[in-house]
Amino acid sequence: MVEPKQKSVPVLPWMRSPIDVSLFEECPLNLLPCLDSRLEEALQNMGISSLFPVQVAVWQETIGPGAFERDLCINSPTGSGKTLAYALPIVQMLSTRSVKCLRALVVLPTRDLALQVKEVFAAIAPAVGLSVGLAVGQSSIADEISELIRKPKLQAGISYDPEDLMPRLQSSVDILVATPGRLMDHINTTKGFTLEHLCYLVVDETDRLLREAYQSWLPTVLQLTCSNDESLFPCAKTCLPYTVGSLKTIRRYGVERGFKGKSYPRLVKMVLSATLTQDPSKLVQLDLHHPLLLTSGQRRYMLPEKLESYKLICESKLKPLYLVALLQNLGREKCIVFTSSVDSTHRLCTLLNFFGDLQIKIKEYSSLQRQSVRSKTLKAFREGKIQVLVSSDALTRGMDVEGVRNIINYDMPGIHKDIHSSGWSNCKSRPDWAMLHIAA
Ligand SMILES: Nc1ncnc2c1ncn2[C@@H]1O[C@H](COP(=O)(O)OP(=O)(O)OP(=O)(O)O)[C@@H](O)[C@H]1O
Repeated sequence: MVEPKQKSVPVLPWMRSPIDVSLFEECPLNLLPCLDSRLEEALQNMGISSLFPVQVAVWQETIGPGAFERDLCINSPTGSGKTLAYALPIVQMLSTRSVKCLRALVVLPTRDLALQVKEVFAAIAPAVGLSVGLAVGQSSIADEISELIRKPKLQAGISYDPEDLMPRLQSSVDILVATPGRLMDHINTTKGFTLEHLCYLVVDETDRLLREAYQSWLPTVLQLTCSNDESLFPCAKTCLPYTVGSLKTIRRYGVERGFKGKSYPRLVKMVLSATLTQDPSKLVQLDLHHPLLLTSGQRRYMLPEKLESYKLICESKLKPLYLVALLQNLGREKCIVFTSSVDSTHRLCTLLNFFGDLQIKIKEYSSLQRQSVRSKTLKAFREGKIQVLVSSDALTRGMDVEGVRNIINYDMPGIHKDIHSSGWSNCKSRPDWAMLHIAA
């Protein structure tokens, strides 16, 4: 007799009693407590009339009675609406700010995901007078700096000491969406760029960001934001070189263990993933404050209901031919072919394009291409002018492309949970679709 498989119990106690997001229901915007009417209108303009369950659950823990008291770990399937789940409460909280400073930082592992998230913020933040910036290396660093930092207006005829001007440089944005590399460039070299006033840190696609060090961006950000209360942290001043005039940001207060009931200012963190790690050694890096886990049901991996999954086993030398035959069969249905690397992407796409009989437009989507080329390809794919996109799963994981009908894993992702998330995310808006693994 086969023993029933034991359910693994998370090592971390706070992970053992999560909030089950699947118990929440969609909530129409007009019934959402405390929602700013300007944001309600902006959401309606986006075609959104109600919030998804994960968004309602996060709203409850942030704007609702939870009041951002705990750091949130949100483990919810791809396509469940995690972006708006954090964007909306942050924008609502910042809507009452009086001075423009960088208050919220969202970090994502790739430029394309960052662009996608920035679009969501950009659709709601201006409605309450907030500005959103992007630091991803899409444009030159000089252009990016001019977007992010505002120089003081100087009066003609007065000679200024450059040292005096430094503290007067100000952030042009309230919210910044960044990739780790460019974020580190700004931290290390951009004059006037400061995290001193940061109140909210969002780590999206957490697993991936924790898996790779990305120039130690996380310890750097945590160190720079550890506190600005000198009485509790005399060392903080050395970490925080710039101030905006006499403006001092007091972060949300929380009572931390070991502080004998004394409250101390802290940075609010929200970390998100479709496949959140349970590994304590990874999670400890985030330095979470009384974390609260919000998760969708008991299962870590959720498959869309109408997914059909197939496996095609063939000799490795025949893999390209099987793929060609398959694409021919799929006709003009939108399809993404995942490979394991940029080299493999390029080789495969070049090869497929030799098959002129296919009569379908096939393009590569690779990190070796310029962002402008990638954006053009993605636009054409979204519009249906390209039917097949060949890409490494690392690049497209989490991207939202409507109308994709088929996912082909030409190379299997190295980490098995990526098999789920890479494909799922691109088909999330499809009611029925198929995934095929070609294995040699
Ligand atoms: N409340 C809503 N009503 C209607 N559509 C929504 C709502 N929230 C999000 N969406 C749409 O659902 C899709 C998925 O949202 P989103 O990309 O935020 O999911 P996600 O959980 O972040 O996925 P991933 O893990 O891939 O990043 C997007 O096209 C988004 O515009």
